[in-house]
Amino acid sequence: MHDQTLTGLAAALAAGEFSSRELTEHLLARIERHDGALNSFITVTGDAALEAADRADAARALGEAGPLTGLPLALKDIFCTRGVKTSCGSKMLDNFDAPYDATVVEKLAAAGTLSLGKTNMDEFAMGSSNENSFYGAVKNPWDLGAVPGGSSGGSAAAVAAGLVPAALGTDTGGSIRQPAAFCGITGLKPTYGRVSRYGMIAYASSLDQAGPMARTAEDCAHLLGAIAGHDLRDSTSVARGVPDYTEGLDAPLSGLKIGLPKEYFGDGLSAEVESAVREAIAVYESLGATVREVSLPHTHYAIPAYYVIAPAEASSNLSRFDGVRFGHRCENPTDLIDLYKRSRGEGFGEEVKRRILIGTHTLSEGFFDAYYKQAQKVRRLIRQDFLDAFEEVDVLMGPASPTPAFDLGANKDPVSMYLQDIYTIAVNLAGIPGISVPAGFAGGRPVGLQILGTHFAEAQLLNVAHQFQQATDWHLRRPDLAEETA
Ligand SMILES: NC(=O)C[C@H](N)C(=O)O
Repeated sequence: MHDQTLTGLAAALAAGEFSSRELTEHLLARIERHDGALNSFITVTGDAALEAADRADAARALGEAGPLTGLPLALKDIFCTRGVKTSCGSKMLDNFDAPYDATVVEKLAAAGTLSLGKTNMDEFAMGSSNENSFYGAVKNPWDLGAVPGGSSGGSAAAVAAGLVPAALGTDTGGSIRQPAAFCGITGLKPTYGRVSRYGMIAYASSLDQAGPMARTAEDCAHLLGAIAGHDLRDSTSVARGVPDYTEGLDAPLSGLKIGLPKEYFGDGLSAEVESAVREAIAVYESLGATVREVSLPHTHYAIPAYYVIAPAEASSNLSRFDGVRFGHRCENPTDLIDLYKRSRGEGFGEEVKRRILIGTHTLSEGFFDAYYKQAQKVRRLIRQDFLDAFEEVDVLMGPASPTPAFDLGANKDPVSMYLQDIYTIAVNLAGIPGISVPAGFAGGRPVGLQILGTHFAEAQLLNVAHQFQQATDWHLRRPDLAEETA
């Protein structure tokens, strides 16, 4: 059961091959057996999952099942879940049971899915390796000595290991696409505004976006259809109809114009990753697509601009965690200032503190014009680069990350960690959608092909990704989980 795609499981449930309860019990047993080594879950909600599975089975018996009824999923621990710990990977929220469900959580439940629990993540989604979690690092199921990527590393590892068929992640600068690439699964970051951010703990509000992580593009299409749409509770969600993302998956690709940004194939790209990506592009040529080089001339400025804008927004968003309104409170404060200082000092980890300091600095008087305002201007140029490229081609392709998953502990210096985000970050600054699909291996670790489209081109990206998955079998490969965890 655990090797099947979400779509395959939906068909098996509909055909009565097994019940949602049997599937849920099977996956909970796998989590029990393997997650000690992987650490991909912060909270497992087994009892609630089984109750929901029973409700789904009962609905099916009454002929009331929809396409997603009874399917188990996992949720990154950034999504508020009523009555269930919502920690955001932080000691600050270790004692926080959310009082309400995020819109996406509500929507997935309304579609009949059930949650097995909350997945591990870099604290407040700040990181590219999942090593910044208060709950410890997550391990890559392909190699327990490697990171799973971040910040949605728990979701990626859980799907890759077959603990759950799909999960939700969030992507502020690559947090869905890079862990999907590192773990050999498919991950889609939708257009900014496509999915409601209500109830998703804010990191950088102008960049954050939730999206599906699953084995296949087809599975992502089902999930995106369930979570997308306008929400009156999020003013940045866009009032635009949600198409059936599965409808166009089979459209042929002949005549598709692919652009390869030359800046995505330069210095720092691992030779093995490059050759896997070029082979994937050759597959597209064999499917009738044409390929040409394009330029995104401001790519070079994306990391500095992002690491000004994201910390600036984070410093503001995280001010609510002060031990009074939200979060960890220190013992025996002597006065209010002492309470703030020690609660925040004890509750936040090192990387989060670093970003709050950077953010407050770049927003402070005298520095605002030099950093924040400049970064916003650069952001505009980066967006224009993409819009210009999409005048010439339909989609852009390149690597999701310059290297395959690196070893745990290998990127201790924060700047070297930030540089990992070189191919993913500009996409968030521009607000466009992107997907990473499995496209081979480098040194035994998965490689992700990143496909980018213009605003609201999710259906096209899913079609382009799905056709690749019809022609290749990288997405069907599974890691061999070690015997001691098997
Ligand atoms: N949240 C993300 O998308 C990850 C990015 N590496 C960051 O640390 O900001």
